[in-house]
Amino acid sequence: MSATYAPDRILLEKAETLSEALPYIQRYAGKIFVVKYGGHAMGNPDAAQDFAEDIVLLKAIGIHPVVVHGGGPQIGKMLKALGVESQFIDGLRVTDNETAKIAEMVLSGAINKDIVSWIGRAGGRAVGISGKDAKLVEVEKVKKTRKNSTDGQDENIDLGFVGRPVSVDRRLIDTLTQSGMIPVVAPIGVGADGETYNINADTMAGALAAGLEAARLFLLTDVAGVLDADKKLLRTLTPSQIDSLTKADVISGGMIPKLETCIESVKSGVDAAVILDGRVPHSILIELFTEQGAGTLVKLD
Ligand SMILES: Nc1ncnc2c1ncn2[C@@H]1O[C@H](COP(=O)(O)OP(=O)(O)O)[C@@H](O)[C@H]1O
Ligand SMILES: CC(=O)N[C@@H](CCC(=O)OP(=O)(O)O)C(=O)O
Repeated sequence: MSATYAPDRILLEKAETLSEALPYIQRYAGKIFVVKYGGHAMGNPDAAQDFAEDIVLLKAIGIHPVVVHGGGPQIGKMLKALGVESQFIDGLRVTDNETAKIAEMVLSGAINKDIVSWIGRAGGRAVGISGKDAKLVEVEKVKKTRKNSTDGQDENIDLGFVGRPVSVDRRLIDTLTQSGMIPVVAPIGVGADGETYNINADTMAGALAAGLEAARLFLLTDVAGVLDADKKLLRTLTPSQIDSLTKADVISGGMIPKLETCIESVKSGVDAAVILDGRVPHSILIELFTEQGAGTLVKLD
């Protein structure tokens, strides 16, 4: 009598997890995913290596990940060390000439190359670029106004070299992704005047997701997702729900530009935009390949 092979429970669960992922793998093959890795999320080296492994896994199963990174806290630290004052208006760093140079140095020089190394260590081939390379992202200067407290008139606020993406030339990204490379993009752009502009990294990721007709936009941050007034994770949100939660002050600070980016990208054709916890190991894989998902999914009303 021949013995029947009985795999142990853990092996069986692993096989079932892989099998559960099959329809998702088939659905996403050949699609572009833009993944934004925030400066707060990159603090933990183990989580950073897990993040890099997830990106390499996506590439290995035929998805084309494009990484956009932040680095706000790291820029802040460098400015402080150099004795340069810095302030934010509506979540955007006021960026004079000197600040723009330091931001570019920290983003393109240090952080970008760290991420390229992590992906390399995980077995992938990453290429570090910024929006300046091959004129990937052209910007115009952000214009902001606010009401003058004495006469109530609108007055202009000058944020300096802060850019708003106005066009994406996808040829460099397509060349890299089609040759098996993983682009890692720093949120720096070029103006029509040839000047260097600092771009909020969420905004940069949203502009790339729209310009590259991405299937998914993932914004990795340092919270579980969007939380309600009782600090419970909200699994899905629509633009009208976001509007009422913002008016009620439940959504505030850095979460506002993040959600605006999600709304704009789903309106412009990205299938889904998700806010994920970058501190949780493999949050990208949990979101993509399991039915319960992770984080907060933004979809149209
Ligand atoms: N309703 C909310 N749910 C979760 N986080 C929120 C909410 N409202 C405001 N936030 C804040 O938004 C922050 C994330 O934005 P930000 O600090 O800009 O992240 P990152 O550096 O990753 O881009 C959270 O750490 C949290 O303090
Ligand atoms: C114009 C502007 O504010 N640019 C941001 C760019 C980095 C960023 O957005 O990084 P996080 O995603 O880690 O916050 C800054 O200078 O901090």
